Amino acid sequence: MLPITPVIEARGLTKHYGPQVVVQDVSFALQPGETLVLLGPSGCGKTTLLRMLNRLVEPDAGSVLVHGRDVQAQPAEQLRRGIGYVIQQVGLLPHYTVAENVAVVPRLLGRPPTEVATRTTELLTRLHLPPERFAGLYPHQLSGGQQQRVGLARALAADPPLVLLDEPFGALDPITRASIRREFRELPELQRKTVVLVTHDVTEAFELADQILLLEAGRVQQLGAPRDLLFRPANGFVRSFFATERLGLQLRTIQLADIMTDVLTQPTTHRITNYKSDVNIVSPSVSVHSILELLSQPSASPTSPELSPTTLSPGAATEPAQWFQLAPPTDVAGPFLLSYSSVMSAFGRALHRLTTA
Ligand SMILES: Nc1ncnc2c1ncn2[C@@H]1O[C@H](COP(=O)(O)OP(=O)(O)OP(=O)(O)O)[C@@H](O)[C@H]1O
Repeated sequence: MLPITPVIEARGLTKHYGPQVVVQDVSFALQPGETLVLLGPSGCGKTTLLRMLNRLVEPDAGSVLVHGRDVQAQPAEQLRRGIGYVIQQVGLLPHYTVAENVAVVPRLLGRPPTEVATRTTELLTRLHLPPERFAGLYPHQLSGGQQQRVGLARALAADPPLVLLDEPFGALDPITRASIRREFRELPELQRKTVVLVTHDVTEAFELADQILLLEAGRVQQLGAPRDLLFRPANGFVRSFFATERLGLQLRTIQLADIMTDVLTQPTTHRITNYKSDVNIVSPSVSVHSILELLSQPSASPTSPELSPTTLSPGAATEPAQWFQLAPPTDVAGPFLLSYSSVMSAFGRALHRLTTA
């Protein structure tokens, strides 16, 4: 198979401000559709690294290739029109309406007005900003969360294959932040895109990243999949960076596929073949955290034409439990009834396996 040219590749990027090394010899490559999260403590160089990717900051050494082409080979303005970008402070143009803000880049690119209007309407709708209500408003008439969504719509308006996001949910309270992050993750628009995202929020990093690049004082401490950083930390800094949120991250990282064998041997796990009522169809890659969230929804009711709650073991009948079916392709017969305790004890076993491997 021919190797695929990365959508973006950084090679040995280095930046100094005076005597201070802000970014030191950073390299990575991203395939189409991958999300890289730049993570690290305040001042570690995340924003500087991100801004070198679209030439808002010029590196002292190293290079950036977009679709295999050195970014120095084209004018910076032209490069930036082809890359979506959301800055930390959103940066909407105050005298432009929401619709005008979203349309800025497609207009600069000379797209036909009807196409721009259709695209703006489509994006605002998808980002839960009904155009009939929001298109004509000005940025100061919006909440922080609404402004951030407009910023995201603007970055996506010209449908760039590559998007750079600097703390895109930074100005929000934790609850709004979590819900916007969920919408963001599920946006079909973004699933096709290659994304580089800056955050200092580890939960956010674990929810969104295919790869995490953890920086400290401008140096890469580890680059890898979230589960590698969690279960195979490269050094003491990586280990201690995740220490306080370890359990939450483990719940987000360990997937149903990891606990399936353990779950199926639990005494409170039941399987039947001709179940007829509601079943949650889930992917094997769904996290234990998401399964537990589903189990804590009030609708959880283990009913079945052939297996009533009273015929289940006492534990399963009295605690939250729901029927799950794995999305195809799968060789696991189902549906099966999962209870809180069956999931948690299988999670404990998987955790033991992964941490002692
Ligand atoms: N234009 C500049 N001139 C001088 N020093 C700078 C400049 N830009 C950034 N720095 C310094 O470089 C270091 C890294 O800054 P950067 O904004 O990249 O960090 P960060 O990890 O994004 O921080 P935060 O999470 O707080 O936004 C900081 O010490 C900062 O003071």
